[in-house]
Amino acid sequence: MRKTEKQEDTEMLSVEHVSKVFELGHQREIRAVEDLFFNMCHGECVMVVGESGCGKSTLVRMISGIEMPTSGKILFNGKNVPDLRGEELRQYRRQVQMVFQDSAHVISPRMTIGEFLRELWICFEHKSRREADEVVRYSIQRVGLDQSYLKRRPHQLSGGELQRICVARAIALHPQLLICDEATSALDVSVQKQILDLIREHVEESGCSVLFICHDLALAESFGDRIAVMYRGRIVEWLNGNHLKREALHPYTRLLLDSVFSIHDEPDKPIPFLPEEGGRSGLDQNKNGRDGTLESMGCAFCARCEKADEECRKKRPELNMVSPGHFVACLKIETQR
Ligand SMILES: Nc1ncnc2c1ncn2[C@@H]1O[C@H](COP(=O)(O)OP(=O)(O)OP(=O)(O)O)[C@@H](O)[C@H]1O
Repeated sequence: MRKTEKQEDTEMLSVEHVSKVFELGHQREIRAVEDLFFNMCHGECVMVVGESGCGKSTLVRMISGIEMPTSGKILFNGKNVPDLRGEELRQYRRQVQMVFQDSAHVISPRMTIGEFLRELWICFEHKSRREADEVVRYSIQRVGLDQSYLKRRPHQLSGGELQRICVARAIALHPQLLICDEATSALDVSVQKQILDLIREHVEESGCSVLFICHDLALAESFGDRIAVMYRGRIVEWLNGNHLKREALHPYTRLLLDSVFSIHDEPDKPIPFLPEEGGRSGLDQNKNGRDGTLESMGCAFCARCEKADEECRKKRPELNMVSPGHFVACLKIETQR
């Protein structure tokens, strides 16, 4: 998705020094997100990729206000999200909508689809039931389903149809930011395309921004204006949308790309070796056993990296610019510091 020329590069979201630590009890903790920086402009589509457990969902749950950061700021149009209260918080919830992977769990099994969609209008727009029903009829038509679906309950719909309903609800109030947390991962490719087309169509009409989490690198490359690659709670590389395969430099991004199977691959194509670290990707740490500062931990990827040396084990790399729009956190890559 590419921004239209009309859309200016004004910053909408800025995540600054954000960390999230989950206390597990018995003095154990997980640092799901670590001193992370992230930004998005109005009308932009940003894709976040990275292996399971690297903190993608935690990041978007903090952005949407579901989870509070342990430290740092999340600024949406200049206001810190964790500080929002009352009407400002209500407006924020309206402006930032989410679509999750598992829509079956989002809709109460007792509700009809009509009730699920209507609730939004009554809650945010104070519409009467009759007025709400009118807009709901439009919403469902917009995502290509007929009126008969409004009387059904969630178990009477397929996964793809349910996901259309969730998209219909998420875009109904024209949010400024639509967050999709693996919204298409559980769907077969044809339904996946329908949902992506729906989102794309809405973005083109409304100019809303999209923050999309996925594991699919080809999707990230084709759909995003920018791509953030996350590893162990941090962003290790930022790239412009269609430059992923061609220009990725971080050893972790390259490893991810090499791990992708293609239909053209030989059946006995070797899978790149991904040596594991201790604990949950090394993030599950014992408070007493941890050896102090972040700097002393060095690069988070060094235990799995072929290029790592003593410097990598000692010094944590910051994101530095390689070329306009391309930033890498790796000490072994020459950047414009
Ligand atoms: N509420 C919680 N309490 C304790 N630990 C949590 C909580 N939420 C997430 N975590 C842990 O934080 C880490 C990051 O989880 P997160 O769901 O953000 O990863 P992810 O990158 O979205 O993974 P996936 O792609 O598999 O969804 C994981 O180790 C997870 O177990």
